[in-house]
Amino acid sequence: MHAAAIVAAAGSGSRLGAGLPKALVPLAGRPLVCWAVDTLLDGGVSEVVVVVPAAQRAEFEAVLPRGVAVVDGGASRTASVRAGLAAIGPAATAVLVHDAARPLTPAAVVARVLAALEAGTPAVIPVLPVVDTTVLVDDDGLVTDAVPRAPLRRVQTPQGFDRASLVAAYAALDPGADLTDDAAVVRRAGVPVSTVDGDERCAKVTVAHDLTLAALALTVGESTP
Ligand SMILES: Nc1ccn([C@@H]2O[C@H](COP(=O)(O)OP(=O)(O)OP(=O)(O)O)[C@@H](O)[C@H]2O)c(=O)n1
Ligand SMILES: C[C@](O)(CO)[C@H](O)COP(=O)(O)O
Repeated sequence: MHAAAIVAAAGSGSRLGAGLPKALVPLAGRPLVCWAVDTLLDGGVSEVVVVVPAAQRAEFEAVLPRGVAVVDGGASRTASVRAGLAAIGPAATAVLVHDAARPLTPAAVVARVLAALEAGTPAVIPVLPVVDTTVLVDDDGLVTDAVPRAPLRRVQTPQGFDRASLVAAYAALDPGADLTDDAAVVRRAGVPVSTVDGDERCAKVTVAHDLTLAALALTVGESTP
């Protein structure tokens, strides 16, 4: 199996509010996007396409390793992944889609996703259980119901796909559609999505505290095997 990866790095990071694209924000001196690319290569991916904000393409090219393809992203994550998909070379039979915003993802998670694809799964995502009590609230903030949490899962990346299934699902998707992840894109096309164990270290950097936690994890020597 030849696996390519798309790194979605074209977001602005408005909730982080760092004043530069989130994927360029440094963690221990290295941009988040570089951590994400390294994890994918360490986990067994052979080819990486990084999707970046068009206006900052030069800044990304300056920090990314040679051999990594760089393409301009779109206004939504879905549009950015679509652009990345179009830039993957002909050899790839499987595609992983990963957030640049998950810098400390262990290579073992990448390997679990690749192993599921190797075993013939058309689509696979890493997930974790929900650990908090989960409720529904109305427009006034009043709790209307508690949601049984046993079947709930938090969805992480990298998400893995049989290339033909992912390409067909994106081709069938409305050009303006904006779904929260790629598993939703293939499910809409009728592709079953399997799960493997995620990892707390795959946590997404969304707000400033997440960056603090990631830096702290490195300081105390948490590795990412
Ligand atoms: N138009 C977009 C929007 C998001 N992403 C990427 O999708 C991943 C997950 O998105 P999120 O964490 O929501 O990033 P942002 O959209 O940058 O964050 P915010 O919503 O706070 O602006 C990120 O790696 C981000 O760079 C992308 O490639 N293209
Ligand atoms: C793709 C993702 O990281 C899976 O959890 C997530 O859906 C991205 O969501 P966001 O709304 O772009 O933060």
